[in-house]
Amino acid sequence: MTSRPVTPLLDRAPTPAELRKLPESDLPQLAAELRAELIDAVSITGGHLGAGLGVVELTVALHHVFDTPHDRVIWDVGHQAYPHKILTGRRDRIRTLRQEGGLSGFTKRSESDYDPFGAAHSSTSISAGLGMAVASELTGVKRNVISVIGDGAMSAGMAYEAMNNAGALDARLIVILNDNDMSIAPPTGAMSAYLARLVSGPTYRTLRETAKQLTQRLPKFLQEKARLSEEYARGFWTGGTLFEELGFYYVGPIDGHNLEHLLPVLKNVRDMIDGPVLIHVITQKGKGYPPAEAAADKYHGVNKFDVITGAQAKAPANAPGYTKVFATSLIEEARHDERIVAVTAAMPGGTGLDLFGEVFPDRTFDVGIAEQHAVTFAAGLASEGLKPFAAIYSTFLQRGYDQVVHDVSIQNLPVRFPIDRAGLVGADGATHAGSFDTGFLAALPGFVVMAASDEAELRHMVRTAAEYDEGPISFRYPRGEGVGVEMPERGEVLAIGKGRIVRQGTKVALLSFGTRLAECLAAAEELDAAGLSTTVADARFAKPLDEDLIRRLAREHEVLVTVEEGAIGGFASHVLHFLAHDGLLDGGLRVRPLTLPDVYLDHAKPEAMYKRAGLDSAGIVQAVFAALGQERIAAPSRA
Ligand SMILES: Cc1ncc(C[n+]2csc(CCOP(=O)(O)OP(=O)(O)O)c2C)c(N)n1
Ligand SMILES: CC(=O)[C@@H](O)[C@H](O)COP(=O)(O)O
Ligand SMILES: [Mg+2]
Repeated sequence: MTSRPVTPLLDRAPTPAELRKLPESDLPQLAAELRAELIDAVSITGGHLGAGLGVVELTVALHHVFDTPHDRVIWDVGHQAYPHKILTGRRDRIRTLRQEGGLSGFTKRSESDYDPFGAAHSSTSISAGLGMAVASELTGVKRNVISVIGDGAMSAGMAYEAMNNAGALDARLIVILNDNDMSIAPPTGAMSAYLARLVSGPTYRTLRETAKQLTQRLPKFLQEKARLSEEYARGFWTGGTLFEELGFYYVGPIDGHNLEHLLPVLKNVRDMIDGPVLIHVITQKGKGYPPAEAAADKYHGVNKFDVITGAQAKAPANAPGYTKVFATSLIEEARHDERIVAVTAAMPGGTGLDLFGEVFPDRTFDVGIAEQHAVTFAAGLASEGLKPFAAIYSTFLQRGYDQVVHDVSIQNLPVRFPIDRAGLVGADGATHAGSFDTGFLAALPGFVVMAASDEAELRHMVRTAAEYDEGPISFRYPRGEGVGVEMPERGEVLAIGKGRIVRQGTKVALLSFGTRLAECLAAAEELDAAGLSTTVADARFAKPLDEDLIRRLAREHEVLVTVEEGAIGGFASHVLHFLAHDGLLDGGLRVRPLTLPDVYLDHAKPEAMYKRAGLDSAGIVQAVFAALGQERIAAPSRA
């Protein structure tokens, strides 16, 4: 256990108002102390580290130059906002990060006035900032609005929609492009190459550097003239950057770790601009912590770690059990079928497609943070007879839903959707929960929607999806480890629309969709012990439903409970619709649909969240007794 860092300056700056009282000459030391505090805190909590390390100086400069929280600072994604939280009155709680009842791992309006906009899904900051900038003009409440967006987040279409609009509105908006040449993985795409060119043009930089130095040293009334000469210099050497073509005044690239560069530029921009400006800062993800700087992923997401050695408590949980099973199963199927290709939206490690890409580099596509494009790109691949697996987390697939409907489903193109992080994900909280995919996919005509109940079932579903070519098909599985069932060498092809009975009883039927099956089996033991003979079935499909199985369960039992790791409007809704439609509710069958509650659940450990949601074995047992109108009989103590 290392002792807490000694931070005399940071101790004097619990809020930005105090920070702004410090002389600029103190700020490099303050930044060093802030970095030490960040490393120490995250070594205890785990979470996102690399991105925050890269913006320590930028965070100090922003809160020193701008009058926060009156001036708005919006952090894109928000995973880099831990230094921001430490400086904005939350240092005392920073070691509660991502824990039940503790600070969120992203910015959150309800958490602090210094968080003007919630984040976690990327590329929203310019849109939100533009809204605030326009509101400032319309309401006459003058304020600076600063959107800080990373180079990775700049690969998403939404960022361009926002810049396109900002340039047209000529709104007074400051965009800071935090360019560390990293997404979660090394960045992909032409934008990344373009930024690299912008950064590396020596002539351009020297000339611009000179012009900029000139601007900074002149009294204000002369700055405009210098700015024009700088404009000329820039235009002459580059014909304008992409950002200028969109109506932004471009400043940079500047060293995002050098407060002597950051402070004057931010002050100039604060005092000079009257329209949209983009400041291009160059930073290093993982800056100032050698284990992070040396790591391939720059310690993007870490578990608890030893500050001295950087050794993490266990392998970073970004390729949990189900993910590995998916990846190895897909590799197996791709060996048998060369039409199989894989698409990720900037999440190769999280989806396991980095493993697939090692074996099939020419059949793996990382399209950047661009889920909308990923879906329609996959549809294009399928339209020409390939078998695309578009592996996108449940929560991030929400961003490409219209493309799923319009480009895949209506055209009935056989795109395969491996949906990782289905259900509750724990520390990332409500923004990352995979709550809605069953609902929004099973609503689509012709879509095949599956959920794996364990890792063997996942392997079967990968094979089934590989063989199924009649139209779009999805299969969902949770973040984390499997249940340890025996794994088949290769998956079997499942009969589409067929579930399975896992345990036979006579009075109560538990119909599970997904990995709650294990809790259902535990509940069944308890119910049996209380004299309620219980059947457990694994639905496997939310669409098409196994109507014969459901009819049988309804006719042969008094109570039917459905259980799923998803919101209302998913599996249970389809079962209830079928039961009602088939008249199976007319005979007094007692039905209880167990879903996630109709609220956003804050971050905690997944098992605690499922307990709170009533989706653990105790909750299932409770629901059965309630359905029978019986007080729950205290389960006999297990011998
Ligand atoms: C819509 C969406 N897709 C994917 C992600 C997962 N994700 C979180 S951070 C990140 C990389 C962001 O890169 P960048 O903006 O450059 O920030 P950096 O981590 O480099 O500071 C990704 C892909 C996300 N948060 N939102
Ligand atoms: C910030 C972000 O959106 C990603 O880093 C996300 O937290 C990854 O989630 P997993 O850790 O489940 O891969
Ligand atoms: Mg980056």
